[in-house]
Amino acid sequence: MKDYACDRIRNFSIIAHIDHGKSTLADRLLELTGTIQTVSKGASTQQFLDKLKVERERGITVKAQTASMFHAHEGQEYLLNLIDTPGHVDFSWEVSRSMSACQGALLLVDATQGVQAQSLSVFHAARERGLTIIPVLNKIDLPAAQPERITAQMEAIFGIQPSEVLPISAKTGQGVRDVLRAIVERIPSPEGRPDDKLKAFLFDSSYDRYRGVISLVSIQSGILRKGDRIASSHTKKKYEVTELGIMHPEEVPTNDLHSGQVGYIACNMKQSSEAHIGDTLHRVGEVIEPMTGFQPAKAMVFAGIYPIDSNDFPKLEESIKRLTLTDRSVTVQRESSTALGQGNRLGFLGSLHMDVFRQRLEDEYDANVIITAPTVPFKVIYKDRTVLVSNPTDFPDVADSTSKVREIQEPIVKASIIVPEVYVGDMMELCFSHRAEELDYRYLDTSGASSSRVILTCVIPLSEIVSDFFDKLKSRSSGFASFDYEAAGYKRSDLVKMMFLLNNKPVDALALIIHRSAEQSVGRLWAKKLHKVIPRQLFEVPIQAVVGKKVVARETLSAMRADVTAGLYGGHYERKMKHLENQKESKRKMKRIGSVDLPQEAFFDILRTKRS
Ligand SMILES: Nc1nc2c(ncn2[C@@H]2O[C@H](COP(=O)(O)OP(=O)(O)OP(=O)(O)O)[C@@H](O)[C@H]2O)c(=O)[nH]1
Repeated sequence: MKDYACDRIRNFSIIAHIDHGKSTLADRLLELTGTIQTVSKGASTQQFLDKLKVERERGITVKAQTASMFHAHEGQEYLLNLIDTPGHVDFSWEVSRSMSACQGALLLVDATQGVQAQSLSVFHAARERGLTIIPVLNKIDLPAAQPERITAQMEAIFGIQPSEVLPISAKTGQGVRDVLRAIVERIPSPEGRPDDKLKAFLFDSSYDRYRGVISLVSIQSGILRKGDRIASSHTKKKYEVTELGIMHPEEVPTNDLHSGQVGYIACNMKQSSEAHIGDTLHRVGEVIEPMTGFQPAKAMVFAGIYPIDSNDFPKLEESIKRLTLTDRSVTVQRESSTALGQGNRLGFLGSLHMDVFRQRLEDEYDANVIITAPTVPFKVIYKDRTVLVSNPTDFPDVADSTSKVREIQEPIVKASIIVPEVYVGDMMELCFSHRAEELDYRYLDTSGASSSRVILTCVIPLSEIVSDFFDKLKSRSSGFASFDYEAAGYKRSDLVKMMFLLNNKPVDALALIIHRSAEQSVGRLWAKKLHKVIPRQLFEVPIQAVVGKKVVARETLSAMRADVTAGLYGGHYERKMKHLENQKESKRKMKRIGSVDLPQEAFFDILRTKRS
């Protein structure tokens, strides 16, 4: 590794809106540099860097992957370190941490779709970090590609010179060699100080059953060798480096890592919480100034996760624990509910993050889970203190006149939507129906054609966009709208807790925090849903939606006939016994809310239908 001094190293990432072709381009780069063999072409071609099953199914990258490659350019051998970044709004934290190990970024824009919401946000993130940006126009092989028009758009939006834009097809490989050339020629080499004390910046980590925590580091100065005794600036804990190397693209052990290089280390770290993202590792006994770290990712969407069969709780909890080892941004806390029994309350970066996690849980651990309605962290301000509440059960009853609550605030975000002009009306309506304010828009193209695209910005409560906003946005724009948001603080809001009563008993797992203006519509909708999924009981069951003491909606579930075995004719004793046996078994899985028996599956149905 010592042959690769800083001037022969380029650290870069590929940034793009979702589906614009990052993984495909990464694969081509790995192939062209001989890092991986050409994978079979055709429909079954599988991207190398997208590793998780859920990523492949959904076609999104969830966890950033890093790969080093060697590339000869004008008689010199270069070490190119690619840091793959995820492309969804929920993962912007991962985007930012991957960028911190780079000096440059390939900004990939789809030549058929043009600049989209996340193209803008990742561009700004890269610019803020002072990265050199290489604009790349992808998918020029497609008949629908409009290279001139999109290049003009990139010039208008990003101020990029058209002559700098590299037109390519990551699929066919056309133009990709020029990308390699540009990486070497345009991106500055890292500023390493090989003779200084060791400073290794920890930017990612994963967990290996045998070796413990594997950390990805970027060496800012000095040299890291196998056997070195190192310490964490953050935790002050000491370790010995048992293995280190580069990702090529799998782990390839080396003897050392030099200033400017990027690689992995194993050092007997047992707990993944010890690997603090943004930490600076140094040699034991040396005093260094740590690098500026990151703000830890803040969970913004919370939901309770429960097993369908309460007996499965230990298994589910174990699965959740194992999954959170690979996804450190998920926060976990135990909670219990009278309706659903033992469970965990998890915090996610956003709603897609939550969906991805649930799917991974189901895929990898075969776990059937009930997820409660997502909530965001609300601020409840009392006279003498402020409490963050992310569980509806803990939300105070503000409708109560004796309430000591002074004010409730909710998190708001600044949202941007990029959409063809014809959908602007629909998008505005959608935003207004979700309590958007400060709505504004401007044209992105100067052409004035009817297909001109518009960027719409607004300030909108986070709680309004965590459940089905994205789906609505997509369906009401025929899939053309793209969406991104950034946190914009907190705002006072008129929120209330809605409870659902079955036979006058509240069901805690179904509590919701909603805006007062929506209490009628939400109350009615949910009461109807409950009526549909709750099995009839031996007596009449009133279903009520209440806010404070006020009933805002009501449905009545009529009683069923008393004798459940009446339909079975006499004499068939075995059959009758079997039926009773079955009943007993399903009773076991029933939850008793007051006097009402509810199968756990009913919650699954209620909460699932709620999200659609
Ligand atoms: N025709 C054509 N299709 C391409 C090209 N590049 C990528 N694609 C296709 O576009 C789709 C998305 O490509 P990906 O590489 O998965 O996109 P991505 O940006 O990595 O997506 P995320 O990781 O989900 O953000 C895939 O179906 C690719 O086969 C290209 O140059 N031409």
